[in-house]
Amino acid sequence: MPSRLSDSFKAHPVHLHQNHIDLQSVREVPDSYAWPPLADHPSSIGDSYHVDSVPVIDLSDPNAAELMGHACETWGVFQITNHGVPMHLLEGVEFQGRRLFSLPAQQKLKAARSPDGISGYGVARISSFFPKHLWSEGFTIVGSPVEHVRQLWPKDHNKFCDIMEKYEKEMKELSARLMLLMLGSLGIAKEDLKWGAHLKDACAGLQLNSYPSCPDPNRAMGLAAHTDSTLLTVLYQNSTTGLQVLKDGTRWVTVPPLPGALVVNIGDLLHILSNGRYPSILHRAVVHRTRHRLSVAYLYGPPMNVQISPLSKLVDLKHPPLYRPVTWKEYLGTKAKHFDKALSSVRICAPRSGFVDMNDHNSVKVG
Ligand SMILES: O=C(O)CCC(=O)C(=O)O
Ligand SMILES: [Fe+2]
Repeated sequence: MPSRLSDSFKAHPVHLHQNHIDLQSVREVPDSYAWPPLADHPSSIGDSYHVDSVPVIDLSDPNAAELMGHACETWGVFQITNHGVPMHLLEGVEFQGRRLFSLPAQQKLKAARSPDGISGYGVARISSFFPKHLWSEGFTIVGSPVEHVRQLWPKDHNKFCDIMEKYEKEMKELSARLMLLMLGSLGIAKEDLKWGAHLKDACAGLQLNSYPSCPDPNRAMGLAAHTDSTLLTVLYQNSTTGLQVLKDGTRWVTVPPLPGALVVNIGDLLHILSNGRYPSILHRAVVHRTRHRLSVAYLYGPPMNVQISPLSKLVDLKHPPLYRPVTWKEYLGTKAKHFDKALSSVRICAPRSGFVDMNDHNSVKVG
């Protein structure tokens, strides 16, 4: 890799607080963690609310590519089944994640992410954009996690590292396969992409998220609303509800955990590549009163220095390029500075009249 993912974070250090309270043991939400009450929290809306739901696509279905194209255009997110990732591997990743987050706070802090680093334990980087703390903790893996994991389990870091390595390998293959299907549904072949031969050596990271149970879930926020800076993200969530996506810029829809399924969402870079056809979906994670939630996001992006711009096959007089070329490295820097304004800051063309820009989140209250 000519330039590494971690380099783009060195240039944008963030000084985050570490959770100064142990979220697992508090009985009341402290003021510094109290968000305005959430009207769209699953516990406030009940089951009858489900007017429409995130598509579920069986990857062994001969029409999978077509279904995926439709899901990408109308939702920007879908769940997949029959994806080929062994159930025991998903369970192993969940087990190791739980093992890590259930360590005492002082132990976890030994593996804390440094301000200019990307890997390690800590609160979500996006928390610096919000006035209130998030009800979550995370562990980021980019490259080998061994240095950080050794701090947690000096004599026993192999099991964790081996499972995560196997999982990343599976995710890389799956993501390349999903990219091909998604591009195929836009009429794009691998050869149309200058870096098409490198889909499998694209850059990526693994983000483990832990959301402790919360005494007042309507007033806490697990992970505030954001879009991912990726091409696509593949998310494993345990059996506790929490992930919500903003449908049509107007209402939060819960993505229900399905045993063995994985959630796939479009990130900002695939939105740019598709010249705005596939929306990068705004999503957030809410928390539960009695249950601990765990999720593992595989963040898949292109090789660091490849220029990402609207694909020429998707550009014509009627569809001018909406975005200027940008490398992932540069885009991560833009996101670190401008957060939810990052996509509009690389935009060169206003949306067509009558065209609802699902990625204009400026009018949406983020959080
Ligand atoms: O925990 C979840 O469901 C969402 C995680 C997420 O959005 C992320 O890690 O970027
Ligand atoms: Fe995300």
